[in-house]
Amino acid sequence: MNKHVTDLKMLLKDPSLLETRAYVAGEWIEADDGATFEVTNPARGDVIAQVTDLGRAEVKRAITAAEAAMKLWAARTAKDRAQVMRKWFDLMMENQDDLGKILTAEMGKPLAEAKGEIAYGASFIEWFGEEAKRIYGETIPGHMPDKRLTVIRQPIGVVASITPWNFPNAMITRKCAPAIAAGCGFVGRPASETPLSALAMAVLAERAGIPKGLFSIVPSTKASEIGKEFCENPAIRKLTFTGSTNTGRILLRQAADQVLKCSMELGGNAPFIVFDDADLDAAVEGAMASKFRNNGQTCVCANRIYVQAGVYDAFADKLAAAVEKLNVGDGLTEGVTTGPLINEKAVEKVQDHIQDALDGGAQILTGGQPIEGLFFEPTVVTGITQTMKVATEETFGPLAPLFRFETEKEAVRYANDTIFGLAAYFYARDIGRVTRVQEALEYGIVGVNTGIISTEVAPFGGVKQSGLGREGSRHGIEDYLEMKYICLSV
Ligand SMILES: NC(=O)C1=CN([C@@H]2O[C@H](COP(=O)(O)OP(=O)(O)OC[C@H]3O[C@@H](n4cnc5c(N)ncnc54)[C@H](OP(=O)(O)O)[C@@H]3O)[C@@H](O)[C@H]2O)C=CC1
Ligand SMILES: O=C(O)[C@H](O)CS(=O)(=O)O
Repeated sequence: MNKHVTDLKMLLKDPSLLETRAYVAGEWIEADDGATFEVTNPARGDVIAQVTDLGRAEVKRAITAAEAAMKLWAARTAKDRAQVMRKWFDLMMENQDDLGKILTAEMGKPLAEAKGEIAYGASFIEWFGEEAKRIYGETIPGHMPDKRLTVIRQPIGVVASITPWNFPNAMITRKCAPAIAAGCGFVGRPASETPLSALAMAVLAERAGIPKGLFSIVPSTKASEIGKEFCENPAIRKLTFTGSTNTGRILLRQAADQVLKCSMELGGNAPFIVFDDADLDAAVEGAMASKFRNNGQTCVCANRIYVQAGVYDAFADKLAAAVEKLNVGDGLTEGVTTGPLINEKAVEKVQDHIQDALDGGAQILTGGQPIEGLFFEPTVVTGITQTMKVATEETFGPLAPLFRFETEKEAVRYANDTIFGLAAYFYARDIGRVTRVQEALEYGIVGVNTGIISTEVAPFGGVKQSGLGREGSRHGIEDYLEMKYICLSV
């Protein structure tokens, strides 16, 4: 065990949660070839773990085991499945502190945010454990006297999951919870930057009584290879992915060969509109929450901030003052509000967007500089226009670009001028304007006078090139079920 793993284990009440082996077919295994990969702490740059690096052969075994295990799991009553999931939820919450520390160590977000993600992630297990008991069928009045028609809903099959580094717990539970509640087997590949949270989740799944083989976590640096296994293995009937739109396109093309059912939670480019009748202090609070949560590394972060001319200067000054209160540092340090970015590529993307804006005549109001390592000053830039990169590309970092607009129609036109359509936000108090704008915005999620919209009880997902399907809510389980129409002749 290397020094840093020992260091991290020393922070945990239950060091056994820091697992570095893969969880395959109910066993903790090393790779067939013994391969491992390093996991680093983005705040300190040090290696915190060496994790098993699986190949396609081991993933095939996980898929085969899931196919076998799901037969017995789906045959159990919904109430029985729900009770096991409730136990898993309870264990996640009992271990919230340790799971939060592991998450902060591998991903960088401040501990308070990480613990919040654990609660958010666990809420999907709680929610879908309850929804398992509401997978209802239908009876339909027969079309002929001797026909009795029914519809039943059955688990779709083994589910393959690929998830990103920015929410290393919740993005997995948002997929595995409905899958397991529906009676499916599940094989999840976490992002190579952040496998430890997924493996800790598997430790607790085993303790909760999730049957051996039903749920596997397959860490690997061979993302493309594992993705191909998921798309080519006939036992896989569902692929669920959260990540960039570019990778989503690759997976959709690969999934076509087997006509694989896909859920895609992809990139965003969220507009955040402040009208002149907004409560400006509330709008600043909402912008801070939406823009700087997870250091701007979420797909629903405000990516473009449009401010009506009459309140532009006042809003800009208030926002800059709030941004300057952010405390950038190591997420394991008390009081830190803003951690590092995930990697060097992310830092370069923020710098590129800022430089591009400055080259176009924009001005930095606060921040704008890298600090050290992967840390970056929270930044506000004014004078942004629709021709700049930040208007069309997801920054995924602590940059708040302020655009000025004159009319409501102009704001809606700018906001909708993107290939993405995940989340949008606006602040206004005139009821006519609120009604018109919330209906005109082409997004799957609209926050009105709020900057935070994420909850397990509501359908999360985008339109246009932000994805396919919805996660969470009573709708979220549909993608893990197949509908069967039975026509009985009597
Ligand atoms: N919608 C969202 O919540 C997210 C959006 N993004 C957007 O994507 C941009 C890039 O971030 P990044 O993390 O690189 O996102 P990616 O889409 O590249 O990575 C997301 C996941 O997909 C895996 N992956 C990458 N390429 C393939 C492939 N060809 N086949 C199968 N799996 C693959 C990655 O593996 P590995 O990590 O090992 O490379 C990771 O687990 C961000 O700047 C942001 O704009 C990113 C994350 C989340
Ligand atoms: O992918 C993401 O960024 C998350 O879905 C954002 S949220 O669900 O935590 O809002």
